[in-house]
Amino acid sequence: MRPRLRQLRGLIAELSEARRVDAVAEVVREMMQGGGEAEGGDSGEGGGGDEGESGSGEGGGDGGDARGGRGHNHRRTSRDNSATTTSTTRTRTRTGHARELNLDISPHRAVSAVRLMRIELGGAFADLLNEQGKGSGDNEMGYVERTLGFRTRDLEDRDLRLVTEIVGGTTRWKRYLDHLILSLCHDQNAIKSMEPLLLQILRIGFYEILKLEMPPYAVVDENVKLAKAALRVGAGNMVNALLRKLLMLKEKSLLPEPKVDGDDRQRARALATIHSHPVWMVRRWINQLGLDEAVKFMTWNNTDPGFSIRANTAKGFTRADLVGELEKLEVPYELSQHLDDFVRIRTGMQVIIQAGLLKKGFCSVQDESAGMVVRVVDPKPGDSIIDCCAAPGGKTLFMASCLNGQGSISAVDVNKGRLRILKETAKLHECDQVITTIHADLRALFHSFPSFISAYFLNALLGCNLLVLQRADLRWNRRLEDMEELINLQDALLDSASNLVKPGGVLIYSTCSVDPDENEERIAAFLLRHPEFCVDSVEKYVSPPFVTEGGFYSSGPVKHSLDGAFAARLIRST
Ligand SMILES: C[S@@+](CC[C@H](N)C(=O)[O-])C[C@H]1O[C@@H](n2cnc3c(N)ncnc32)[C@H](O)[C@@H]1O
Repeated sequence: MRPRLRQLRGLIAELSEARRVDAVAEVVREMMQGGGEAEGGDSGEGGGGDEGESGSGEGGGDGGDARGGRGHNHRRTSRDNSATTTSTTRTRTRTGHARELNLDISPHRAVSAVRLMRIELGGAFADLLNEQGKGSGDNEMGYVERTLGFRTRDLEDRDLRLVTEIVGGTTRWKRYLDHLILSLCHDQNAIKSMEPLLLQILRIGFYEILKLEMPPYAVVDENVKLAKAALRVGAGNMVNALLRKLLMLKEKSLLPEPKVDGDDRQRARALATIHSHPVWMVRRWINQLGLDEAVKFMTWNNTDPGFSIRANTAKGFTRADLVGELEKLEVPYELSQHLDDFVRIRTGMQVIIQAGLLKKGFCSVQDESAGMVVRVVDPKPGDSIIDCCAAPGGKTLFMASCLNGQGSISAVDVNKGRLRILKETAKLHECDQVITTIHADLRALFHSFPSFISAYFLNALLGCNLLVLQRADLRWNRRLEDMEELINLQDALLDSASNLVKPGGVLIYSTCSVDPDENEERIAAFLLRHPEFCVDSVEKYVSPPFVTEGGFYSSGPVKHSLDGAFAARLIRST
């Protein structure tokens, strides 16, 4: 794999770790446009994506009505296409494969529908992040052609902004949108039996009308055209009928909103629909936080996330330098109130990416809540630190920058691919001289570390936390049962990390969660199992609003307008 593609992978992992799906999408696009060629050169896969896609094996038509089953196959037959597409031209790729260009269809809707299908049917991000990177060399318009049976004109920047907005928003609001679609269909099974592409087109139309307030009749026309071209006339008619009905109800303020009444379960169900979250999460949060706070959490989850950016002082690039660059690029920013090296931005991430600031390693996207956890670790020049679940290394790199070239960090992780990203990013950030990566399962780590270690840092986030849910697709991928498994794993990781700590050593346990089950309760259970450890209050390291009664660090969206995070300092006495 060439360095440029590796760099892009690193960026994707960094951004996705920062849980910003929109920025991930930007990097993905760049990867698909530029990086795809590098991938092809190395691996022998097709270069720009067109050739590689021709043998996908997907083909054939779909059912004759709007309920054609739930298969992956959405390509229209040529007979269907000729009935509905007027500006379709045929061109040939370098290898001679015919491709259809449909200029009638708005590119951002076609691309959004295909991305949504890939997210829903699995792996849209996973295949871009996996070790092999299979599929990441494909060109996005190739996916569109494979799925819809035609290409559209290429995306311009404005289209791309719309795609990120629509894909993120539609995914986030899925439960609410589906409730309205179902209500308007008057058929409880409508969504289950609807073909996936038709459902995505309806969700896009509903989202554009309800949340983006786009010109309504253009939304209707454009989505009808897409359904007709990508499916068939009947599907277009269905989109037309439902979107017009929605418009009429919206204009008369008669949208069928769920009523928040009845018993606890019914109220949780209604709130889960109104705020578009899984019911089990809503019930859990209402129990843990109370109704008002739970609603505030969900509201926050549904807002468009901003970004925190850390200037990489390891490369001699200070916050003043970062501010200078942002001013040149005309990206509005605020200085972080909590951390010296950080700034916050609401918009302009794309401009920053295009200017290459991330790719050159001058700065990285990192939430302030994660930065504060590093403050709790308090790394100083000369320290030796073991970072026990390190990859992809956001905190490792920040800790390394605090060491000023003196000291060491052993970065342990079980995931080889993520660890490789850490190593490459460390090089890019010019702090690799203090970082050693160790590929191992912490629970079976046989490695001899130097006799004096300053801190053992265990960042054991694996859980369902409120911040994670701001990334649009994740809330739908979590299950209650996962929580139980996670808690067992977190206990096992804590026990393993504690075995490495020598008397006088400090163990820092951190998560990106605000869930007491993952935080205070894990520490309480650990202290029962390990009376040789005691809590060292974090009050010396972070300001009072972030210090809990138990002496732990905790941040959260409602109280601090920051992502959820937790950290405990534990000192071993004997
Ligand atoms: C949330 S990530 C850590 C984020 C990281 N500290 C940062 O700031 O970028 C959790 C990491 O734990 C790693 N992990 C999970 N189980 C592990 C185990 N048994 N041993 C070592 N690493 C493990 C995962 O591979 C993952 O990279």
